Amino acid sequence: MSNEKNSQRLYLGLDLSTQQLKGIVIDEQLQTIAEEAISFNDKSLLTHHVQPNGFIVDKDDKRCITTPVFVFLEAIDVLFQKLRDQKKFDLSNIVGISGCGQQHGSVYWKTKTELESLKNFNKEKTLSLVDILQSSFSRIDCPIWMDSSTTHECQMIEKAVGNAQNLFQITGSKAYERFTGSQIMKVATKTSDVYQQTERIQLISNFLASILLGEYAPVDLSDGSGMNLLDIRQHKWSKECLNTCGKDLEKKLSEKLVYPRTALGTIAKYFVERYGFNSQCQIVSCTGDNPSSYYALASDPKTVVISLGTSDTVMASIPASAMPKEALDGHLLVNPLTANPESNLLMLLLCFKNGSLVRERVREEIAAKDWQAMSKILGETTPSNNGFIGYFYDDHEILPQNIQGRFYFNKDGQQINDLEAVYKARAVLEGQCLAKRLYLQKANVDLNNSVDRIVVTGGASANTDLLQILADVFGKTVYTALAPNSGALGGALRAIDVINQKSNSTSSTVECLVAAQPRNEFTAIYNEMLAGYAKLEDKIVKGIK
Ligand SMILES: Nc1ncnc2c1ncn2[C@@H]1O[C@H](COP(=O)(O)OP(=O)(O)O)[C@@H](O)[C@H]1O
Ligand SMILES: O=C(CO)[C@@H](O)[C@H](O)COP(=O)(O)O
Repeated sequence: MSNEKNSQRLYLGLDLSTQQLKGIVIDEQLQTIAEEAISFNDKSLLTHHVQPNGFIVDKDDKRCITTPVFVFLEAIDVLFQKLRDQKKFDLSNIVGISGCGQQHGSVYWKTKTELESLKNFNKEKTLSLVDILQSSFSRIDCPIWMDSSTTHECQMIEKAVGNAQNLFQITGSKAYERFTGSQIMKVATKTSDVYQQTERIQLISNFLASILLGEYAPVDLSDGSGMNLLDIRQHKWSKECLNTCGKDLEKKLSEKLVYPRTALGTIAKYFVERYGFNSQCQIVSCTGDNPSSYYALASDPKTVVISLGTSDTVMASIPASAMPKEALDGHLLVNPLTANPESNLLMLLLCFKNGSLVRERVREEIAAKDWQAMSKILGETTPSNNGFIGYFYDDHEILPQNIQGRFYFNKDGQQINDLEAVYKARAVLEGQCLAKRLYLQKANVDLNNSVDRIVVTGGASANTDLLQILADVFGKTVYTALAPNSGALGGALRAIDVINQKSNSTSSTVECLVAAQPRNEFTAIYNEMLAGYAKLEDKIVKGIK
């Protein structure tokens, strides 16, 4: 290893998302040194793999969706092995780690005894995290954000605070099935023995930080905003919501809440012994994947970030003083850009459940073997698709809430049974882009005056057709980030910022490539199409006859 390599100060960002664990290592000049990803369905790497996409859909109740905690643990070990084996850098040069996790998912600890043994690790070096933490959990299957089985619990939470409106005013969201509060209530009521045995409930993000630290890490305020349990303007737990969801819940969640840029301590000895990390390597609090991406890519509050991952999300900043009185279809979170006790800024999050997996399914249905083949098929139609519109809610959708099924319409607004392959290809992409603009509009985000730029990230941001349609639908230039893995990048940047006590290194990292320019004639067509799209969506929600 050269001297230059030895003196490097490096930062690791992690993203424990729906289908994989990703890691990025950057230096102080924000250059990428190494990247790695471990897919939860990779049979060649993981004993605890899950087919086909890394999560389990319950065979009796398809709304119940979980991932075994051992998948996460094994992926962490394998990712570190892979990063070490790449030999691109020395793991002892990593001075800080932070990361993020898919939002809302929850992990149930029975005891912290084995977790804390990671801190003073002096056992067999061949023991893995799964071996060590085998008996640490009161429940192995972690409910994840795709779960939509808690409609009843959602009604109970809204009722307990009066109504959906009141819940929105406290927590920034109406009750949503995937939000952790209703998930915890379900565990507490349906499996009270499991709930009683549970010492600590964590989000995926503070679970990740806990593993790295070898002790329970507190909940992060931006990610904690996705639980229906937090008062997003007071930056405190809402006692009313906690009491509704479970007995002694504050104790099980930890009283302490932290901002996304909080130094938590040094890395557990397990990682020093096993992978050669530096014992002084700092762990910085982890947050949700969406706030983390927003931290990485929003150079200022006038940036809208669109993430095209398993879910599609849209993020924007809203001053707390402008928080709407009427409950939104969407969520308001503690904004990671300005997260501090005086912060007057919230982050709007719109989450569409039917993102990449639907695009993949449609690709298969139209017999396109890859994205290029789909692009070719798209070339056979033109913007607005001869009037054919599609709504692809293969899974219970979030926006609009809890709708499932496919709905196709012709240019006269009549519902039809199916679409020809050429029209289906365009309908899925146009429909998804129109929905994003529609819901931003519904949340009163003024695209003309409050938005300077749109930055797109996530796996599907590699799809230039999708980027072009987004640019045309929004009538704005759409930028892609140089690092598509912006959740992990946000982690590495927070580590840099905290360790070097910088206010925010974001703006220098964006370094965007201009990806797609809007084409005026098509933007005009989409402006018109949006009204029709909204009307038909309304019809679907009300139940078409
Ligand atoms: N060129 C492409 N066009 C469209 N989608 C793509 C392309 N490349 C990757 N994807 C999609 O990206 C998804 C993964 O995105 P990612 O942001 O890594 O997801 P997550 O963080 O939820 O695990 C895959 O499901 C895949 O469908
Ligand atoms: O539920 C939400 C946001 O509210 C999802 O966006 C999850 O945070 C999962 O993210 P991806 O794995 O799809 O990136």
